[in-house]
Amino acid sequence: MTTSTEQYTGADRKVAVGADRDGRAAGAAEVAAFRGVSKSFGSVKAVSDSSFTLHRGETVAFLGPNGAGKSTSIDMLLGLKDPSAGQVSLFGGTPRQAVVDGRVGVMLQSGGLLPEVTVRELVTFACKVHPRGYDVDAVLTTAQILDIADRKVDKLSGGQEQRVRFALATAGDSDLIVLDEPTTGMDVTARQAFWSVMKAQADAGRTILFATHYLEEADAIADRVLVMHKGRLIADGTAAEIKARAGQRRISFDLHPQDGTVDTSLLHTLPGVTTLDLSGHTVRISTSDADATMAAVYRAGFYPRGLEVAGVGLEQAFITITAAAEEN
Ligand SMILES: Nc1ncnc2c1ncn2[C@@H]1O[C@H](COP(=O)(O)OP(=O)(O)OP(=O)(O)O)[C@@H](O)[C@H]1O
Repeated sequence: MTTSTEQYTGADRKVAVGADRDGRAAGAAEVAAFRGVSKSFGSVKAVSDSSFTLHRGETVAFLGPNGAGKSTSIDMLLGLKDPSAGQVSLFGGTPRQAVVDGRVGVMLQSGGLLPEVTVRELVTFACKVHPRGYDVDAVLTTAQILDIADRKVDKLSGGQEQRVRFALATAGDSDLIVLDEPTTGMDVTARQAFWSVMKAQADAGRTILFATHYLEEADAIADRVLVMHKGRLIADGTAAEIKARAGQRRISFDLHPQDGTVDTSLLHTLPGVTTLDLSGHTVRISTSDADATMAAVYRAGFYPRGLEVAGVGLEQAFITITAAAEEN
């Protein structure tokens, strides 16, 4: 069996990017706002002129390739870093004030947990310092770490550490929960439990912002998706809108035995194609123009069987719009 996967970067993609969706949840209270925010580290522009608003009750996914500026944006949202230009506000005031007031629950990607203390001691501390802290056992139970409550936090596995961070983020009644790659290292069961708790938090009116590289999570969970690329916000919309915006279709078919006489390298010259995968007799294509691609398939002398044409997933849309941003 031969398998080949290729990325095409043809210039024929039509991707609308850069739409700002401020005001999407008309009437919903504003929770957070970035207004023309930039952040530089020396010559590195980590975030460039970023503007967006988060509203009460929204679950928003922050996507972008490595180094896109997601963590830097989150740090500014939390008042951990000051913008080089522009304004960040949380609940109409400064991020630091919102954090002090216990309005923000945070789960960051990095940062060691205090060593030499037990899980219970750490979570107890978080519940006590939160102005509206929850009952410790309830927090431990929800985060599914009651059974490891007496363990030292520096003796935990990566997935267990993530659950402890999750407990710290949900130790009190916060209005905004910010999660930086929250499910990294979690197994499938922990991940499902995590998102069901988050869904309950969202249903209770909390706003959730999470950065992730798991596009299927963003697709399944987020009401809205923000895509960053090289410091710029290049797309803002529902997962369905972003998929549609990428203008991509997925085509799959099997090559008929009689196609064995046809040079399969012709598949690589089809118009509109952005990715192509040939596994055995099965061809899978992403294309910006399904009609033109299929017309060319027939013209090239193939006899496709079991033809299926469908919209692309968020992952392919993400690849398309970030590749288009790269070209621009
Ligand atoms: N303290 C810093 N000093 C210098 N450069 C920095 C600093 N923090 C971030 N950067 C740079 O800013 C850019 C954005 O980084 P950031 O961590 O925000 O990206 P990210 O989207 O969160 O990436 P990842 O998905 O890899 O976590 C990168 O080029 C990074 O190297």
